[in-house]
Amino acid sequence: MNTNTYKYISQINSPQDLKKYSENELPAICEELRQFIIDVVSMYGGHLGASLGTVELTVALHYLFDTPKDLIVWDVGHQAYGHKILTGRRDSFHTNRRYQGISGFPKREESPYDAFGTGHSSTSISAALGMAVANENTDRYHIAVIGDGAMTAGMVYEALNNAGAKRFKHVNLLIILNDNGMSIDPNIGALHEYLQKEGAIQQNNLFKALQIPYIGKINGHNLPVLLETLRKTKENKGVQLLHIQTVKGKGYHVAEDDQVTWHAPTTFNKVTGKIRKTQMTVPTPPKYQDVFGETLVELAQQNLRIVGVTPAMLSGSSMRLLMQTFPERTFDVGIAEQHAVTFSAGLATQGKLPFCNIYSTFMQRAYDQVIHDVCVQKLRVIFCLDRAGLVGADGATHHGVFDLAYFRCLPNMIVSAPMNEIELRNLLYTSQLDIAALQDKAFSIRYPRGNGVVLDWRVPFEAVPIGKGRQVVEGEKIAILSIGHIGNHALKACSLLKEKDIFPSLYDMRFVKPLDEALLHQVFAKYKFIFTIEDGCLHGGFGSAIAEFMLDNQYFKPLIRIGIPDHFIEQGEMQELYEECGLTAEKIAQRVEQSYNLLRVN
Ligand SMILES: Cc1ncc(C[n+]2csc(CCOP(=O)(O)OP(=O)(O)O)c2C)c(N)n1
Ligand SMILES: CC(=O)[C@@H](O)[C@H](O)COP(=O)(O)O
Ligand SMILES: [Mg+2]
Repeated sequence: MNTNTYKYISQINSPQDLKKYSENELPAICEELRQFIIDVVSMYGGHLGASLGTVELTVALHYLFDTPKDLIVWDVGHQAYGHKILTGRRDSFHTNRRYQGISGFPKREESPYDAFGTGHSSTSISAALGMAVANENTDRYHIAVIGDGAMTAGMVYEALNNAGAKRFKHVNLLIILNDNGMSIDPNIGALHEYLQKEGAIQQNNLFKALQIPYIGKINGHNLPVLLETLRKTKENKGVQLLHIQTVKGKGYHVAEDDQVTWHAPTTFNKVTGKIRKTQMTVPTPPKYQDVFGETLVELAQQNLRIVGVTPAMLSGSSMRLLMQTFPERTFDVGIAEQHAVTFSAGLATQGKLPFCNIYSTFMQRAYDQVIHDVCVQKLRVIFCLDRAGLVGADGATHHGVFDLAYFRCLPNMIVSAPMNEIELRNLLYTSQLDIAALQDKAFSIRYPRGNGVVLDWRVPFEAVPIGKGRQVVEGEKIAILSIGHIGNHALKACSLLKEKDIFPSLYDMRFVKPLDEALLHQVFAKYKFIFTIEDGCLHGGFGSAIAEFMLDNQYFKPLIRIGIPDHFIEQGEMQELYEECGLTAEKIAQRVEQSYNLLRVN
């Protein structure tokens, strides 16, 4: 990317370079930084709105503080593009979120300026407080930049409770509350309502009540005011909170006007502000999210016990459709996964049927709530685990690859994954049926980000027998057992192998818990070689479940498990990541062919 047209940005390779400019030149630098972010994101996509909203803050912080000696923790980290560009990553910024490029979030191993790795929200105050306590007897500053959306999570209040205690009075921690009134969707809840009311904040200040000095609210785009206020906070030291008001998408009118769409656009024409849509020459199957959203509305129309719960992912999960149809039965609880689960549990105790939709990666946060508040108490909560499997550009923090492992070990939990949209629809339908197999059980349904494989998916509902798999391809010698959407790669692998006169059977197991043991007995009795395919972690997931079955039943067959290896997979196009993990149809076919050749030799 040629940066020569950028008079200032092209000369700034570190915050030390930024400090060479006079304060009068900072607005021009902000303007360039904003244009540079728009330029690059328009070509490659990314988290635009939040990063445009923090341009002035980013410049002010790096201008006044001595980074990386002073530590900045960016909550979520999706607003840190300006920070990346000013801290030596201008020339690699075009690789943002791309395979083998820089991460879309701060990452410790990427730069000494990235004091803490983020991606999941609401960790910044805890992390920065830890740093500040560790550096108590030094002159270092510690800054947590946190959005109003991230402020809705419980962890924030655990951190504030700790930070406000007298014991930490002399610890150097500046919390900057970046309030733009938005989460991904408009922010909701009592805290949001409170933050909107200037008078209430001044008279009855929540942070002061927790013994944390409060400064604000100030205009976070007014550089002189921002600089002056930050200078004062430097003098005050101690734990303090600065409340700034900003606009998500600031400086790019389309992004300001439609903040939800521009939270994380794909590529767009920066002049017209038109987001590029891939022109399809053939009809495309729907996204799993659309199938989920539409089906939930359909089911809710028939079953009045159904309610929907989402922790701040109303648009991403398509629960927006339920909200539009049944607002009184839909609950966006803010970024609050733990609460979402226990709130659902509470609803279930009173006879409601909560469909609690949480991205697989964010469900990690609510694990104890799933065990203690749902499974131990034998409550019927339907967990819809969206973004299960690899997610692409968001990378290591966001891949949903652990859920099969972390859910299948729980008593009173049914673990399922549809291979296509019709299966998703039928599993959603089945999960709310009043049948004995579902009594006292939570039901999880995992499905990936993006498109499925079936065009005509609006078919009449059919109940799925609990714990029953199905044969998809009939073959010989080799059996491939798959779970979920990734089974389509195995299906394609079977077609590729056919051309080589290799005919494996393919089974879509549909459930990891309960396992279809009757089917597995048949499989282990019949085939010489067994493969398992999953887009979840290899340790403890679906393949492990099959290995346990094999051992418990004393079958001694070669078993090859294909899935996500035991390291964190970074960002990239899905195809690139599948390649890396050996999960493309071609790679699966190669592995099966190798085994087949072994069989021939022996
Ligand atoms: C634990 C967790 N839940 C959900 C998300 C998804 N998410 C990413 S950004 C975001 C909105 C954050 O709002 P805010 O902190 O106010 O930042 P803004 O985008 O407004 O700048 C959400 C819900 C996440 N990253 N982490
Ligand atoms: C930063 C963050 O956590 C979200 O913005 C996330 O990137 C959304 O992912 P989807 O685009 O898959 O909804
Ligand atoms: Mg916000």
